[in-house]
Amino acid sequence: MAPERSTGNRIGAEDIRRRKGGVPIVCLTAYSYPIARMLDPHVDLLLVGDSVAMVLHGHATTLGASLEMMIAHGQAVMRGSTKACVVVDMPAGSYEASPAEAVASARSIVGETGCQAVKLEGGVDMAAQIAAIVAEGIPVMGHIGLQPQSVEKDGGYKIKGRTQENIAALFRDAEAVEKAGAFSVVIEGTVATVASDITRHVAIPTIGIGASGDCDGQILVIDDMIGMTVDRVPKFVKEYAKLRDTISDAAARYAAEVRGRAFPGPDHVFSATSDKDKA
Ligand SMILES: Nc1nc(=O)c2c([nH]1)NC[C@@H]1CN(c3ccc(C(=O)N[C@@H](CCC(=O)O)C(=O)O)cc3)CN21
Ligand SMILES: CC(C)C(=O)C(=O)O
Ligand SMILES: [Mg+2]
Repeated sequence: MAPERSTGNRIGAEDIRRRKGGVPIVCLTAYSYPIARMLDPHVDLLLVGDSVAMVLHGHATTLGASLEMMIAHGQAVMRGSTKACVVVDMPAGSYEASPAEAVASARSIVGETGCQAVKLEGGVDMAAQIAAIVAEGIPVMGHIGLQPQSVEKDGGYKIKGRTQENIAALFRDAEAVEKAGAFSVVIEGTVATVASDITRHVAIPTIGIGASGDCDGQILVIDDMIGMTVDRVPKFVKEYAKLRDTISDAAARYAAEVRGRAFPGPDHVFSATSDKDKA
């Protein structure tokens, strides 16, 4: 069983499941202790996404994520979170081969981080993996539609739900994930009307990203949401801050003050007499 940390009021996977059709479920990714501290009071769910490989480590795709990387970031986020439901992404190569491999990886993630749930990409093709992990007592979040771990197979990040055949496949995936016992499902990069229809079709909450405002919740990559992403951001992103500019400005002013010997000034050095009075 998952050694779920009993911090009293933490939101669990079953609490998220019960919010189907209610007040939208607020989700963001988080990869670090300070960001978890800042986001935890405001969100229902924090996802330690395998997007960390791209966003923080500079890999070209999420295929650069490893189990060790996910566990290290999961531990950092858990140290900074007391309230949110923390979900950790299962990285590519840690679960697809068999239900036994999926269970071993999920147990490792939950055992080493204390997170509330894991997430994996796939529908009909990964239903056996989801069912096996759930049978171990570990809650699973599904992820259908655009699946970044399939970027090479798909030949890019292609929006889903644009053909009748694909729409039917998306419904089969959503049904399979629900039937396998997932407590919720991310729908990524999917035509809005299709994501809306799937939301009404399944009994578990849908969490949209580049999907529909009708989903039961929304998620964005934190670095995108605060304007920290240095590469092009996807169309579905809204930047609620421009931290790129704030950080560039700070670095430029620091550089100018060091070069001009304006920093450090008297307030930021120690004198023989007054050091113990200073912070
Ligand atoms: N910083 C960041 N934010 C993300 O949300 C994110 C990542 N990275 N990396 C992994 C995936 C990739 N994501 C993406 C990236 C690009 C599009 C995109 O621009 N797609 C084209 C698709 C064209 C089509 O098939 O219609 C588009 O024009 O929207 C979508 C999702 C979302 N994920
Ligand atoms: C954005 C989401 C759903 C994700 O899987 C990630 O950040 O890795
Ligand atoms: Mg992911």
